[in-house]
Amino acid sequence: MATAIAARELTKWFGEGEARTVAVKDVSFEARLGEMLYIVGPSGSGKTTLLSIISGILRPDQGRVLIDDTDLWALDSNALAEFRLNNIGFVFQDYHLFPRLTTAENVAIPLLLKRWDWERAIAEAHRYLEVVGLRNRAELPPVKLSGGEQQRVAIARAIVSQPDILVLDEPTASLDGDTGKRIVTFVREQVLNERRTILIVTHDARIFDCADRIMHMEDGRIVGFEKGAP
Ligand SMILES: Nc1ncnc2c1ncn2[C@@H]1O[C@H](COP(=O)(O)OP(=O)(O)OP(=O)(O)O)[C@@H](O)[C@H]1O
Repeated sequence: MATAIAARELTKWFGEGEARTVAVKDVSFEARLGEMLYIVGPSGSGKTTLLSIISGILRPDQGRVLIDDTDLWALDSNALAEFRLNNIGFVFQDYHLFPRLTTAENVAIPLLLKRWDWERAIAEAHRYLEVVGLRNRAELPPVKLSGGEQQRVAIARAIVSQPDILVLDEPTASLDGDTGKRIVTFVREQVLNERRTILIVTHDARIFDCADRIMHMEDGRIVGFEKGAP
C-alpha cells in the first residue's frame, strides 16, 4: 500500500519554563492509502494534538508532515487553508454544526467555501445526505436530529468535497454503543476506499475491530502498533 501521510519527528509543546508540557515527542509514522488507522492511548497522551498537527490545524514546534508531495507546514497560511479545504475532512467530537443553518446548508459549507454557487452546493449536499441516510432531514436544523444523526451530518460535511484524508476525533464519544459502532462501520464500508486514508482518535474499544491498524500513544510518544481485525 502506498504511503498517504508521513509524520516525521513531530514535537509539540505548550507553555514555557516550569509550566511547559511536551504534548507530542518526536513522533514519526506513516499512514497508508486505503487504510483506517486508529490512534489510541490514555487521556493526555497527545492524540488530539497529533491529529491536529497532521490535519493542518496546529503547527508543530519541530518536524514535518508530508502528504503526497506536499510538506504541509512549509505552506503559507493561505496555501495551507486551501490545501485543507481540498484534501482533509475533519469530524470533531461534538460535531461543530451551525445551529441556525439547515442540515443541508451545514453539509454545503465546504463547497460554498470553494465558491460553488448556492443551488449546486445545496444539491450536492442533498446527495451526500442521501449517502449517510438522512435525505429526509435536509431541511431541519441540527437540534432536531439525534446525536447519531448529527454525527452523520458532520461526516457528510467532511466528505462532501471528497477529501483524500478524513480525520475523526472521538467519533463515538457522545453516542451510545450501538450507534457508535454503526457509524464507524458505515465509515469503513461506505467512506473508506483505496484513494482515502482515515485516521480516528478513540478510547472506544467496541470499535477497535473496524481498524486496519491501531497505533498506541503514551506520554506523547508512540509505544506500539497492533493489527486491527476489520
Ligand atoms: N492548548 C493547550 N494548552 C496547554 N496544554 C495543552 C493544550 N492542548 C493540550 N495540552 C496538553 O498536552 C497534553 C496532550 O493533550 P491531548 O489533548 O493531545 O491528549 P489526548 O491524548 O488527546 O487526551 P484526551 O484523550 O483526554 O483527549 C496534555 O498534557 C494536555 O494537557
